[in-house]
Amino acid sequence: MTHTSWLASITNVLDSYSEPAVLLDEEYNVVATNQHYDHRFKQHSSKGLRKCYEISHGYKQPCDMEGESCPLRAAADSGSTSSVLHIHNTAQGKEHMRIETTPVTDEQERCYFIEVMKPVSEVSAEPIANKMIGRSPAFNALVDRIQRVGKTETNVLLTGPSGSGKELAALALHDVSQRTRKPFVTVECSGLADSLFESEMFGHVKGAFTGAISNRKGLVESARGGTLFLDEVGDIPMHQQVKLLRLIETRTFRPVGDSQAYEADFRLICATHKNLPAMVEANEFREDLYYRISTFPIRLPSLAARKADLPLLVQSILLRIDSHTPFNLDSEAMSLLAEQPFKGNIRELKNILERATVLSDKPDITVDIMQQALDLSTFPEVAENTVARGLLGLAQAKLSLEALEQAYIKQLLAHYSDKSEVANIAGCSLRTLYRKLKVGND
Ligand SMILES: Nc1ncnc2c1ncn2[C@@H]1O[C@H](COP(=O)(O)OP(=O)(O)OP(=O)(O)O)[C@@H](O)[C@H]1O
Repeated sequence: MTHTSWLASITNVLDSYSEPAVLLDEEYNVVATNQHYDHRFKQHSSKGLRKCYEISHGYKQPCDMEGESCPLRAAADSGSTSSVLHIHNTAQGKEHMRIETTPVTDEQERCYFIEVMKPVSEVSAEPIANKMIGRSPAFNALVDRIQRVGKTETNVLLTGPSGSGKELAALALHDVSQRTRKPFVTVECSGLADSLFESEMFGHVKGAFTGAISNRKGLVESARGGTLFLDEVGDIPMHQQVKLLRLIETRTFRPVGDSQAYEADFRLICATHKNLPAMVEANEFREDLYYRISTFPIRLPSLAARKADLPLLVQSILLRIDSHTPFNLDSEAMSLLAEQPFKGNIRELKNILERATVLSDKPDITVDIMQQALDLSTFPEVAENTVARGLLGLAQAKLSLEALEQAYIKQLLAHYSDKSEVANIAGCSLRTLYRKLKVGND
């Protein structure tokens, strides 16, 4: 076989893929492409770039020298297929791609690589979509896990702080799975009344109890063929946990009042912001249930651990608030926002931005507006942060506590005309307020 006919046969292989695919040599040069690749990377290849890392990332050197894993290097080292998740610059913007790189040899035993790029549509690296957004390494590691385990039937336990995106991650797991066209059923475990647990979960037959006027399907049946998502699973009371355990172990359930058991068919995803191992230690959560539901645990990163995603998330949230005339943070407002600890994570970020858009008369949100939006925060940490910043100036002015109290009362009076309201905010009676004012004026 000549090299030309070998290349022709490899090009046929590339054309058989329904995703972008290329042939690379050991020097990272793109040697052959299929039409999906040409379409997705047309802007870049039209600039005459040849190296895969230049085209996909705009790098001047291979990915592993830029702090990322290089699938070509890994495939060369192991001699077998290597798979990684990367963000590529494509004609559509930045896109998450699952890269699968397989070594092949030509007629003279020289090494080449077939690289197939599968776009990951469940998440987005651009602010447009109403899905999980991010580009940071912590986010990409999360997407990689979701991609890998999503395709299986393995039970997944999503942990991580409140507002970090556990429910969105559960939806992404469902979207990746074979069950994507079937129902995704969420069970809010914290909202399930104790007495209704069984009938909500497993359904009931007519006459099973007072008020059961007809047969009713439970959530397990509603999830048939799809995904059952138990949100806040740590809130299920101990005596109900055994019923859940039985369902997971036997894969059968019996509606209340029914003598027959039915086969269940769902993929289980659970989520909690609680520390389940600690609850197991404290005898508040069954150990056997914990091991059943946590076959594959995924910890969602806090927003603080993925601060690099902040500008992208801000853009995306502001676009969702108003897509016609999107709001925009000026650089000072963005810097102030970036200083926040975000204990409430992305949910808190959304609230702050929503408040800022309500307070702003113009599409450009200034640092003053951002400060006001932060001052209205219901998260104590943010309020403390704001107070701490204000106190710093006062400390530098070396104010006594008494002078500080007087200054604070005067500020309150300047902002609120109603003295009863001022007393309320200051946490004292109206009489005490008048007394303090008198002392200040003496
Ligand atoms: N990666 C993300 N990109 C864009 N929006 C996100 C992302 N992750 C979370 N959000 C948004 O943040 C909010 C909180 O997310 P979600 O409800 O999934 O968090 P949670 O971890 O389940 O919270 P809780 O523990 O309080 O139930 C939602 O409005 C969600 O749309």
